[in-house]
Amino acid sequence: MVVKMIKVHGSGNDFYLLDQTQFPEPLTDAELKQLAINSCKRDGAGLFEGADGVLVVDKSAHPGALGRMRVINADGTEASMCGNGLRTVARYLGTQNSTDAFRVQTMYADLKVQAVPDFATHVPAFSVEISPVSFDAQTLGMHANHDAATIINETIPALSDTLKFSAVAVPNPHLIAFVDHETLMGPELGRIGQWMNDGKNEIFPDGVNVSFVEVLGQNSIFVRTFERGVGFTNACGTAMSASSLMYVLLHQDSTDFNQEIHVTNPGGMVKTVVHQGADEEYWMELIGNATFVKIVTLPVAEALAADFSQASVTVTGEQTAYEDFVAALPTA
Ligand SMILES: N[C@@H](CCC[C@H](N)C(=O)O)C(=O)O
Repeated sequence: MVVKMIKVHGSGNDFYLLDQTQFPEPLTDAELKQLAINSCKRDGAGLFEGADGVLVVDKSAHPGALGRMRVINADGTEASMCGNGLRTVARYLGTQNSTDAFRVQTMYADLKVQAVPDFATHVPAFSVEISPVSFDAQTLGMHANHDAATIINETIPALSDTLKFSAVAVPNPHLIAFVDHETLMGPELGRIGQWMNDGKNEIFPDGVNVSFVEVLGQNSIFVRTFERGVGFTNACGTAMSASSLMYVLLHQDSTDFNQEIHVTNPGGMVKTVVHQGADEEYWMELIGNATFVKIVTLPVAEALAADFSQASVTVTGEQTAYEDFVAALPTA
């Protein structure tokens, strides 16, 4: 049996997109985990250049949802949500079903997605809903500051004497600190990210995505993320959405809800809009590229055995257009 996967990315956060409906019987969870671990390895050990994870697309039984997305991190763990990945899944399902606006089932919510004007020639873009939002320590799997119920712009002395963190689930867990440029680029993010995702620490035993955010100007931020189950990434869509939420909540003197925020990251840029609904709940729009880099086919049994020698590839040409788009972005 042959598997076809599409190499995709949003802001350079890259994935193999696997449509389970191509098989007579879907791959089992154990097979999906093995496929992700094998394919995502970097430095020539995985499938081509590897990836940050595998996006598993399947049918949805939910009325109104065109399909279902599951997210398997590079280390084989499953995440509840992936903002950059959802844009590419939205493009995939939208093209298949010839529609521009619909919902996609994810672990905790059926999220609204919509095609938007291309960011540049051959750089298609989508807007996706990021929700539900929670600050609750239990939802976050967080045990910090003597089991505080929430952490919003506070130090966590066990982590750092100086950095102020906010912990927010969107719904995957994020720890966010606003920092200066030196700290953004310095070693603290790696230290804290690795520690909080070592599977042994008592603060986030199930891990957490850690982001440092620099405010570049009004409604303009830069986000660098150490991802749970991945490590340093070019970009994390849910992290950029959670960071935008905290930017709005903590900078009410200079910004507000419903304003477009320009979010730069090591892999490119996205736009976000933070909303507050009628019941006071927060949700975000995440708007960015949904790039299909290449189509890869290989025998399933060999992929599961980490043998990629028979993989064949068809390049789409979109990556060159994306790189031109990024090269033309104004520098901060
Ligand atoms: N890159 C994703 C988030 C993927 C999940 C994350 N690693 C987790 O375990 O929560 C995004 O774009 O949101």
